[in-house]
Amino acid sequence: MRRYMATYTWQVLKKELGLYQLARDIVIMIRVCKMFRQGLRGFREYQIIETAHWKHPTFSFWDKKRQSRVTFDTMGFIAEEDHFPPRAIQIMQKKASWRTEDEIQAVCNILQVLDSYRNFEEPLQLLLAKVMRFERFGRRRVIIKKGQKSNSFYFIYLGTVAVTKDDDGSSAFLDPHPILLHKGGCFGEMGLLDASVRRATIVCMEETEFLVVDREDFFAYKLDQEVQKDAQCRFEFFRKMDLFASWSDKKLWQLVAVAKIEKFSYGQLISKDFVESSFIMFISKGSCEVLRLLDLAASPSYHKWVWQHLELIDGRPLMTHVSEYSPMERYREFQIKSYPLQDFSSLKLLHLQKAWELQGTSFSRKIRTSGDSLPKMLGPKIKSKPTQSIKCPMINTNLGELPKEAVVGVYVKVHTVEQGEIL
Ligand SMILES: Nc1ncnc2c1ncn2[C@@H]1O[C@@H]2COP(=O)(O)O[C@H]2[C@H]1O
Repeated sequence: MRRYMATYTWQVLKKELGLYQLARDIVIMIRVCKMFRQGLRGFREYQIIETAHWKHPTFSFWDKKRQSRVTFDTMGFIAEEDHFPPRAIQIMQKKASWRTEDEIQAVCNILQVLDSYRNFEEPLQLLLAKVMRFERFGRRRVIIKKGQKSNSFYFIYLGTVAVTKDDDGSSAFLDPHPILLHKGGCFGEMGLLDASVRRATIVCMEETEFLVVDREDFFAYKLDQEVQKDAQCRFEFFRKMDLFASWSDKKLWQLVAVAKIEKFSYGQLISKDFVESSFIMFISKGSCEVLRLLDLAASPSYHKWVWQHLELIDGRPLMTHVSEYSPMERYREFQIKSYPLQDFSSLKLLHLQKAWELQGTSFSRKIRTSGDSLPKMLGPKIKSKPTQSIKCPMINTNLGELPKEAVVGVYVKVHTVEQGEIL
């Protein structure tokens, strides 16, 4: 049927309108098809994001007064936590030229949470909000395949992707420390910038949401110049470093291509364990501290200190006791410890006895502590004391038991890394 139509159309056109008209019609048809394709693109992605687990997105009931059925579609009002808001998805389904100024501004506001987006100047942010489209894909979905033609530039709104050197991204799931990009990151700009094929494969590590800028818009809105500016900054930063003084410009540009700028705010954790990290970090601005976690439970002197102080606790949690230790008491304690030859031990024993007599000390675990285990500073007069039972959750450590609350660690500042230094 289609073949017959085509032949018939061809004959009519040939007879009546001539070849010029035919060519014009074909061009118009191609343009219309392109418009439809673009219009449907957002719709196609919307199919992907429709979550299958909404069992009853609509419910309806019979309204007796009106004598009609009232239907309510919950989907219009549901906003899943952290996900790109449905209202913004609706805007992004529209063609760029159909988006109103208010809609573009609304999208721009929502996207302020993305570091890589916020880095751009405001006019550019608005242009991006005008042309971006939304996509959501599941775990293991390959977004960019190494060696393929570059068509789009991506911002990550939610989720995590991995950068791999293989074709299908499978190595990311085997590698204990894959290169990961998270919310706020962007990728895919390199291939667009120098019109090269993709340098790496990008695969979703979980359900991930993207905002995509296509090649035509990337150049139409001069996004390439912004990205180029960013790359130039990185190049100049590396060029100034002594470490790369002997590197050629060409080699340095290769480093620039794989380096990314990441912003961390004050107090934000950069990495839990740099020994395990597969990154090298260069501090381009600001400074950060390197901290070491000390496990106090592994320290014999801390053990001793805890058990000494535990004797004074009258049934209240350890921390309460410590915080209530008044300056006067601390001073008296200091006196006792500073003058071990003076006999202050009776004072301390008195205090201990009071504490034991209190009903609140209905401890369930029995510990035997002889006079020898008391602080040496209390002097030899303390021979023994009654058996105590301590009721609190205990944890076994290499040095013996400790109350759960007392098994703590402290962060000790080891080093401050300044601008231009390496982590
Ligand atoms: N080592 C890397 N770290 C972070 N991102 C990278 C790394 N290598 C490549 N990329 C990104 O992965 C993208 C793959 O496609 P492009 O080459 O277009 O652009 C690339 C960069 O945006």
